[in-house]
Amino acid sequence: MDRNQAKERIGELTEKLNYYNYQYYMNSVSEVSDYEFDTLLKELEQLENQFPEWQQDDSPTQRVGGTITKDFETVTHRYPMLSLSNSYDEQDLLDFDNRVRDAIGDDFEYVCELKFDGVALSLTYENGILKQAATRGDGVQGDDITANVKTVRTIPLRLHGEDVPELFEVRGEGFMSRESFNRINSQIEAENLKRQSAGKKLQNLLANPRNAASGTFKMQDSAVVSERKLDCFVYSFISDNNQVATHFEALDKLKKWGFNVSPTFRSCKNIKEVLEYIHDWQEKRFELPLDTDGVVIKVNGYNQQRTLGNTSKSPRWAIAYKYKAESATTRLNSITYQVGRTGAVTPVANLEPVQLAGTTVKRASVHNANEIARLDLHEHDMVYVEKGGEIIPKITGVDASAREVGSLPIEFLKNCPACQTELIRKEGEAAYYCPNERQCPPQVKGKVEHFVQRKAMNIDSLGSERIEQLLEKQLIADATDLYSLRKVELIAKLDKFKEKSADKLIEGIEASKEIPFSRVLFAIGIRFVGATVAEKLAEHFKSLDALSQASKEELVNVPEIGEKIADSVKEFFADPLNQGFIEKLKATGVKLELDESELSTSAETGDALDGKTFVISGVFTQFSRDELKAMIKANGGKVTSSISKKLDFLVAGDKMGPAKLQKASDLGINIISEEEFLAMVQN
Ligand SMILES: NC(=O)c1ccc[n+]([C@@H]2O[C@H](COP(=O)([O-])OP(=O)(O)OC[C@H]3O[C@@H](n4cnc5c(N)ncnc54)[C@H](O)[C@@H]3O)[C@@H](O)[C@H]2O)c1
Ligand SMILES: [Zn+2]
Repeated sequence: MDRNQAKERIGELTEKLNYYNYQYYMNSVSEVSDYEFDTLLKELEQLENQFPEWQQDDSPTQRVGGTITKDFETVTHRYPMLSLSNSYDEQDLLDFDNRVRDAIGDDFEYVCELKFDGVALSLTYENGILKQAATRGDGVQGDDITANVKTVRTIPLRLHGEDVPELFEVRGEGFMSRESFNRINSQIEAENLKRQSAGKKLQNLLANPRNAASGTFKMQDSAVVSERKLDCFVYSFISDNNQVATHFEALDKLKKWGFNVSPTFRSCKNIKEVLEYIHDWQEKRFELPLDTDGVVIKVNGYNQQRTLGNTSKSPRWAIAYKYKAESATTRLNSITYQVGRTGAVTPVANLEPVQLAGTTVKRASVHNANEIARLDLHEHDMVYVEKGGEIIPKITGVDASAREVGSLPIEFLKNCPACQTELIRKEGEAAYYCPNERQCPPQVKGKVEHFVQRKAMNIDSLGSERIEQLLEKQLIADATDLYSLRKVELIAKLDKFKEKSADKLIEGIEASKEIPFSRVLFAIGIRFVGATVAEKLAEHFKSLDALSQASKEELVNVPEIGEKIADSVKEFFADPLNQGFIEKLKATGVKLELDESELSTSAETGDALDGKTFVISGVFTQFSRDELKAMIKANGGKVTSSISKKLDFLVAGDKMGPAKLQKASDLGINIISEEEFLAMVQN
């Protein structure tokens, strides 16, 4: 790799890893497996060693990955909370041992502990009483989550014993046991069954115990935290007085004072014994009630630890050995394709069932057509599946040597599996789409769901299941048909649909005729016309007829409306199928022009943001950036593009640049999510 390539790769890796860190620590979401994350980090580390001139200021190799949030009071740690250097390779442990030996000689011991997979907690005790509990945050500052931590039954609020120091800190791993995790998920599943039959929105299952623990510790409602029965293993003691000399002794004392210390630690005379410990726990760890992902190896003596010291990111007296995520080999039986509500087609691999990390795996994700090509997947290939951090398993490779003679490469579908229309690929996007928006069943259903949602026509008794039934039984072909539904027909044709539900539905549909034009326009579902853009368009053109006649020029002349939206609006009204839909819509009696009253009482205008300045960055789920900007202005706020001390709020979406984020957090600017922003303008 030459210098230029290195520069580019370093930039790319830095950005990517900072983004994964943000998702992991801020949102408790793993977008890649830990193994993948660690491999990328290692690659960056090596490149930075080779080309130190390209190392970036915000390099994830130089700092602890987490951040503080604005949801809690910020506390500054008395002693910084560091990360651990880690490795999946035993050779690195031997190298670590040599480095330690070079620095402090041969006269020392190690203590081995399991590496519990949860979140680091810092607990401060004063006069034997728990005073404060904080997250690691960025290592220097963390979130004060004392109220939530107090719900953990194994964390003592008051200590017992003779020799409890006046002031000290303990560190431990807050975690969710697999039992609690499974129990909560079963509850969600049961609740979802009920919701499904009531046609309500389903709740997501927890992804894995680690992310569930991390998310739960940062909840605002301690009562919910308490119900989730979190737990904690304590693994370190820090104090200014010198009454304890070794880590081993400290663990012993902590246990006596009433802390929950996992009995799995062991002192080891040398690195050989360390390796034995690692091998002993390789399989046995799955019998523990919580997830563990490796072993932490620490030099025992506190004086020796002090001599070895720390780097900016991690102590030199400890290292984590990580067990590699489990992988398995199995046969690919087939690829099936799913069509989403926007028409995007995603492939799913159906596998010969295989045991992986304690569960049976039958399906794996393959993202998109590029991924199929990259893996060079052939029919009936033997594939490697990996389940890192318990995310949906994915195919990481193919054993080409086991390929059957004559097996053909998998080719991505040419036609939509739902409606047979030829698929298209939009410029610059990896996904294939079915363009048959008005007739492709999953897309038709998606459009009805969009139409009835709260922000649109608010026909709230109509859930996903019910819509599917209405379509299946051919009671409706699109959203406009809702307005000619008849009660007798509903009761006769729908499963378990009683008089009361039918009344409620018809009432809801009737009531939607009073929904103002701007929301009807949003409900129609023109691409890029979100709620606020719809409002702008409604305000300007005042009726659907006028809007449908508007030229591109007239459209882009409306404040906040750009070319992309203008093109999309033009395209929509030019399509004969859409014209047919609009004709039917006109017959329903919904409002297709502005009421006088609507002009003055537009829902999202006001002075809630009076004089405040905002930067909008990243990708958002409910509104586009332009829509958010329009909302800010409509509520008396200002939008700027650069982050400075004068800024009041940064509204952070997905995929925003980590450098920007860091800068904002360094300047102490309020970083808020889309939801938090919406809450500000909707009150
Ligand atoms: N999948 C992702 O998207 C993603 C993103 C960011 C980080 N990560 C994972 O997180 C790791 C980085 O996290 P990190 O900085 O917290 O480092 P780390 O988790 O590898 O090591 C430090 C942490 O280990 C924990 N720990 C558990 N048992 C311990 C014990 N017995 N003694 C001491 N500490 C113990 C503590 O919480 C401590 O803060 C990465 O290596 C990666 O595996 C994953
Ligand atoms: Zn289709």
